[in-house]
Amino acid sequence: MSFSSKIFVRGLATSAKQWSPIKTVTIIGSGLMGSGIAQVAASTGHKVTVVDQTQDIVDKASASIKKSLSRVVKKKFPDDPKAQQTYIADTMGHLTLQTDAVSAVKSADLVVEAIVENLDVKRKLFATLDEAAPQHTVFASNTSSIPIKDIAVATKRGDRFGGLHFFNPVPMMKLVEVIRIPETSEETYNALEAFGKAVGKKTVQCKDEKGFIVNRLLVPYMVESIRLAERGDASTRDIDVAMKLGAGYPMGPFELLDYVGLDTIKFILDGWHESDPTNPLFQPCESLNKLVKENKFGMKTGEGFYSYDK
Ligand SMILES: CCCCCCCCCCCCC[C@H](O)CC(=O)SCCNC(=O)CCNC(=O)[C@H](O)C(C)(C)COP(=O)(O)OP(=O)(O)OC[C@H]1O[C@@H](n2cnc3c(N)ncnc32)[C@H](O)[C@@H]1OP(=O)(O)O
Ligand SMILES: NC(=O)c1ccc[n+]([C@@H]2O[C@H](COP(=O)([O-])OP(=O)(O)OC[C@H]3O[C@@H](n4cnc5c(N)ncnc54)[C@H](O)[C@@H]3O)[C@@H](O)[C@H]2O)c1
Repeated sequence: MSFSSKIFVRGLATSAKQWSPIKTVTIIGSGLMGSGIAQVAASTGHKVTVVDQTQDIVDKASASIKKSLSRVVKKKFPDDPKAQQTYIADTMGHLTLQTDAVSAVKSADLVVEAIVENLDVKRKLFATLDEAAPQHTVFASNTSSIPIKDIAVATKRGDRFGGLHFFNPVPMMKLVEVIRIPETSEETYNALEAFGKAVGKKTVQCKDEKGFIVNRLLVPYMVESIRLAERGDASTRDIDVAMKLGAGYPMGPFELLDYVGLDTIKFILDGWHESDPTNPLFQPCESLNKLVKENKFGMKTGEGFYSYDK
């Protein structure tokens, strides 16, 4: 690392070569992932602002974060209710939840986008934030499947843009994939990687290719799982049991699909089908499309491949 990049300057970066550790984070999207990323960032001392579309949605996110924290502290501070409450209060004290994205980025060192898996919506958001955020602010997308470069083109800060792909549920999964595009500066990449580690994750680096690492390998597995069930070779339940007991997975493929969200899964598969229409892996799935058409998105709506107590 060059001498200049070793100089940490508090506040605004004074030149393209210098960067400060990320302290203030804005997360756009407070759903499954945004709320989880907010939780781990706030519980590791970062100042976090979370944004979503309505007050009702952010209120629900706040409740979801508190519920998750109550599960975490039972393991972190067994038989110590005071420490449990202090940890929850400290974490929530680092969190602000609101509905105005523009004001939320005014003092951000990092903006992490975790909104709907739709390229046009992501581009529109980042174009707006690019005008509002300070010059030093780094942008990152938590997208599952969209090339980061295709999102970054909506901004004028390709050198300060990357991908931070967290895994669901964020408080439990130890990995974050850090993705750079050709324009990503060394300082930006280092800041993103340092942030991933600062929130307690193991970071891996990968190119900005379809599915990064994990999802690229999950797709064949999950696609073939659905095809296997659609062919009637085995039931969804038996496929899940088989993969948990036979392959040691914590969840079977259908449990995981419901856990991730069938709406998100469909966004991912449709996007890859559009970009690579002849690839047999990315052909539309009848059972998936039927469930999504019926607004059965899995755990988040109470019904997907399985039914859940809401
Ligand atoms: C044709 C269509 C094909 C599809 C094509 C496209 C596919 C594209 C690729 C897939 C989608 C990609 C999505 C994304 O980009 C990438 C991902 O995120 S993939 C998902 C990765 N995650 C997993 O694989 C999760 C696997 N599951 C687990 O690790 C565990 O099951 C679990 C979720 C950790 C739950 O643990 P369990 O032991 O199983 O069960 P419990 O629920 O009892 O939990 C035990 C214990 O853990 C703590 N805990 C669990 N959840 C939370 C939480 N959310 N917050 C806090 N703490 C939690 C807690 O202490 C629990 O104890 P308890 O509280 O229950 O006493
Ligand atoms: N679900 C997973 O397992 C998972 C894992 C890793 C990455 N991802 C990716 O993370 C992103 C979010 O996925 P999710 O599962 O959290 O989705 P989600 O549907 O749970 O949450 C998305 C949130 O974004 C909000 N939103 C949509 N448009 C917005 C806008 N313009 N401004 C502000 N908020 C907006 C929605 O109101 C919603 O609350 C997607 O890109 C997805 O591919 C998902």
